[in-house]
Amino acid sequence: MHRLSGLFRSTRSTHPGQYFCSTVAMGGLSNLPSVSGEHMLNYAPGCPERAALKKALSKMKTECPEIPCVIGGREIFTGAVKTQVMPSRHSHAVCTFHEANEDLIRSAIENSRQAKKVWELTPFEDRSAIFLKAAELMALKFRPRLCAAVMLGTGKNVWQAEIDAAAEAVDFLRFAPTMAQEVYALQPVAHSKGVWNRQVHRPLEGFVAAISPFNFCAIGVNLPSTPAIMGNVALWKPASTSVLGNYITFQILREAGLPDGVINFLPCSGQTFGDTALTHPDLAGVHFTGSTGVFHKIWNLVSENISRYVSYPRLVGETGGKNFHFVHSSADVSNVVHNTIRGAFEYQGQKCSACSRLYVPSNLWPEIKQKLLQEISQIKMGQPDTFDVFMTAVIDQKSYNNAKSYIDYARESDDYEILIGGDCDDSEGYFVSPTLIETTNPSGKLMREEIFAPVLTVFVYPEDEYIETLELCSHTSPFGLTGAIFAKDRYAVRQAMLSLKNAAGNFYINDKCTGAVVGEQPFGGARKSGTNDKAGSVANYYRWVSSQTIKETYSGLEDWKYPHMEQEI
Ligand SMILES: NC(=O)c1ccc[n+]([C@@H]2O[C@H](COP(=O)([O-])OP(=O)(O)OC[C@H]3O[C@@H](n4cnc5c(N)ncnc54)[C@H](O)[C@@H]3O)[C@@H](O)[C@H]2O)c1
Ligand SMILES: N[C@@H](CCC=O)C(=O)O
Repeated sequence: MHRLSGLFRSTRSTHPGQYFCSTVAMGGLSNLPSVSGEHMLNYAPGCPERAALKKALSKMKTECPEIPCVIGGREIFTGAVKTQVMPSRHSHAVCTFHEANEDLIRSAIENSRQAKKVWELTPFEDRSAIFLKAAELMALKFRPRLCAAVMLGTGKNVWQAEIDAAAEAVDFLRFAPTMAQEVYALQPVAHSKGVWNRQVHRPLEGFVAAISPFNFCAIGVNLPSTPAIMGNVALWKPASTSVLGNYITFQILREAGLPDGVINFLPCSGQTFGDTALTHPDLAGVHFTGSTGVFHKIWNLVSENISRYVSYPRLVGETGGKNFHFVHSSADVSNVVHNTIRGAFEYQGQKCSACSRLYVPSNLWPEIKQKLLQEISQIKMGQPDTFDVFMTAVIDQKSYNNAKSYIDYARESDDYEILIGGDCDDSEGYFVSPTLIETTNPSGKLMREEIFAPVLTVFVYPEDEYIETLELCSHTSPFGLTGAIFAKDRYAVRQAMLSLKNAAGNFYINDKCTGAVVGEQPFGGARKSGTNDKAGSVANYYRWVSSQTIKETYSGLEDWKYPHMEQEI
């Protein structure tokens, strides 16, 4: 059942713990290799990485793999088959996958329980080696295949695929041991004479439910992996529109030596997974990334069932955003325009961090408007495997309908004027053109709600109402994920940092509000954007342990009485 434990069984140990105790005693602490962010490839014409990716794309276009549920290393083809299609060509299936039902989810929980007995005793060095190896496999052997899967399967152009499926996914795995080690290094700072105080950072009791969104393959693999490196077991429920890429990353972890059952892979409907896994007494935590609405459901479900659980489940959720670029009258116009196009329209606006509100002072608007219109008109949309496209299609029909409904609303309302874009066509793929809308109502629907599509709304504020408009920006939407200030004036930058303090968990100065890098900009927001446990940072790893404090004393008590008790004062 267990590849790693198979190795250990040669010791003829009847209980895995007996073996591991002796393994730990053999070891001592090793230094981890120093790590840095994965270098991005540029896919220039004629270079080897471009040729390798093209080959992987061609091969993948002729395939439609059948993806099973995987529990304890066993592949289970349930017969409840769903299809993942190319967003930009919905007649083309990239894979089919078999969905888990309630019984299978329950048996995955039982399997996790067994796997945990061995995994939580596995030395940190071994857990780290698996993650470091997975990072190398992803960066080298599997890079073209994984990039091809997210390009075709989730509609990313080559640059966006490289950012997600190569750099960010590799970084999550490669930095994991270093971050975990920082958690283990958290120890008491004082020891009384003759005493040793220490903290053991235990994995949680039970299993972690990892529920991932469609938009980042890297987030998918990170959600079960972060708890796993801390010695936990996880059930991974991927989004139905990104199963192919997620399954490849799961296979990479297995090839790197992740023991069977540490992560069980369970494509299924959110409702089925929620009702079964999230109400189970052994639920130790939920590691979620997705929409605010779904996270509310999860939170409510857990609180309704709170008396059932062995422990209070950790709820870690990174959710939606209504991210902004705020321009001060001292800003560099060209920098504003280029960053805003990237921030709003890269990956069709489907990053949780995507810019979807723009505040521009009246004195700069004529120039910024003219440049934005000129540049947006040059954006090329098309199929993701043609290397010159900037945008492709949004993920599915639901997302397309949602984006279209906001554009239609803007068309019909006197508060809005569509300056460019607004074209929607779902005949071949779910295409929504890059859309810039001007509003006279800074508190309207398009300034408040997450759209998750290439729709950017701009409000032009009187240039002498900078501070008032910062306050307005801070309180317009319920979210608090990302935001950026563009200004050369340092007092204006400082003012924005103060006024927008709670409006963004990731705040940028003269840079776009997307593109946080693991190890460089820990990611996450508060308010209705999530629990702000900062993906890719030590803070997040700390959520997946339950610390035990140990005090050991080396000299016993010689008497129970306090000093001088016999003497009257
Ligand atoms: N803050 C962040 O770090 C971050 C990062 C990426 C995406 N997001 C957000 O994710 C959303 C887009 O992704 P999505 O469309 O896949 O999100 P989603 O909320 O629709 O789905 C996320 C996951 O939840 C599952 N799910 C749905 N209903 C469920 C239920 N009742 N119980 C349990 N699980 C359920 C889905 O199947 C999927 O796996 C956007 O709102 C975006 O802002 C946030
Ligand atoms: N690291 C990414 C996360 C996007 C979420 O969907 C960014 O910062 O843009």
